[in-house]
Formats: sequence, C-alpha cells, structure tokens
Amino acid sequence: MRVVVGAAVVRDGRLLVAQRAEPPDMRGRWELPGGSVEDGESETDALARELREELAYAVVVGDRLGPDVPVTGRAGQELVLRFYRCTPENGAEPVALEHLALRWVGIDDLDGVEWLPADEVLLPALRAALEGSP
Ligand SMILES: Nc1nc2c([nH]c(=O)n2[C@H]2C[C@H](O)[C@@H](COP(=O)(O)OP(=O)(O)OP(=O)(O)O)O2)c(=O)[nH]1
Repeated sequence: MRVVVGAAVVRDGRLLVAQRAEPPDMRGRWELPGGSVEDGESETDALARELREELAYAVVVGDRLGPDVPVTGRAGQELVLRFYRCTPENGAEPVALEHLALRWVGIDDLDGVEWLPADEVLLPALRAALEGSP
C-alpha cells in the first residue's frame, strides 16, 4: 500500500503547518507537509526529500508520531498516512514553494486550524508533542 509520510516539525514549542494549494477540494486546508514514499526509498528519506522539495527545508527525521491514518486518495486508491517528529537542521525558515502559506502554531491554536479531515485523528498526539516541548 502506498504510504504518505508527514512531518511534525516542532520549533520553540510551535508546530509547522502548511496550507494546501491543490487539488481544488483540498485547497485552503492545512496539513503536515510531506508526500508519497517512492519505490526503494525509506520513509525517513522520503520525508526529508519532500521537505527539501516543497519547503527548501532541511530536517532531521525522528520517531513516529500518532497512529497510521487510512485515507482514500484522489484516484480512489487506499493510502496510509504516517507521521514522524522532525527537528530543523539549522535556523533557516521553510519557504512555501508548493503551499499557499505556512504557519507555526502553538498548542492553543491546534483546534482552530482548518485541517484536512484525516489529520484530526492526530490532534491528541500533536497536543502531547507540543506539551512536551520547551
Ligand atoms: N502530505 C500530507 N498529505 C496528507 C495529509 N493529510 C492527508 O489527508 N493527506 C493526503 C492528501 C493527498 O491525498 C495525499 C498526499 O498527497 P501529496 O500531494 O501531499 O503527496 P504526493 O507526493 O503523493 O503527491 P502526488 O504524487 O499525489 O501529486 O495524502 C497530511 O497531513 N500531509
């Protein structure tokens, strides 16, 4: 099954969220940046690659975060979303090369984000990750 990996990047107690530009029915909704794992690629390599491509952003990929989330893709195919904690590699800022916008959200802002529906399942794990961060 195709795995889509997503990054929970936490910096200074805030989580990086990204606003999708496409497809039209997802436009404007917020997600954790990431994308599909390609054949022969590890999940951690895929996630680091996606963040370099989408955000010109270098991260170190850490542990898994939250449950696997099954979703149906655009073509009706079954996907599984899998999330990892990530740490910025340096002090650079991510750049929205493919998204409409980027935000760093604190724990009190998590519920107010207009998430992609599948991501709502992750909120308890995200809350715990932000509570445990400085
Ligand atoms: N990256 C990411 N995708 C998510 C999240 N939540 C969610 O439902 N998705 C869905 C949206 C898409 O159907 C799919 C990932 O698509 P994508 O466009 O980011 O990645 P991709 O590399 O597979 O791109 P493409 O080949 O499909 O164009 O997973 C999330 O938090 N992050």
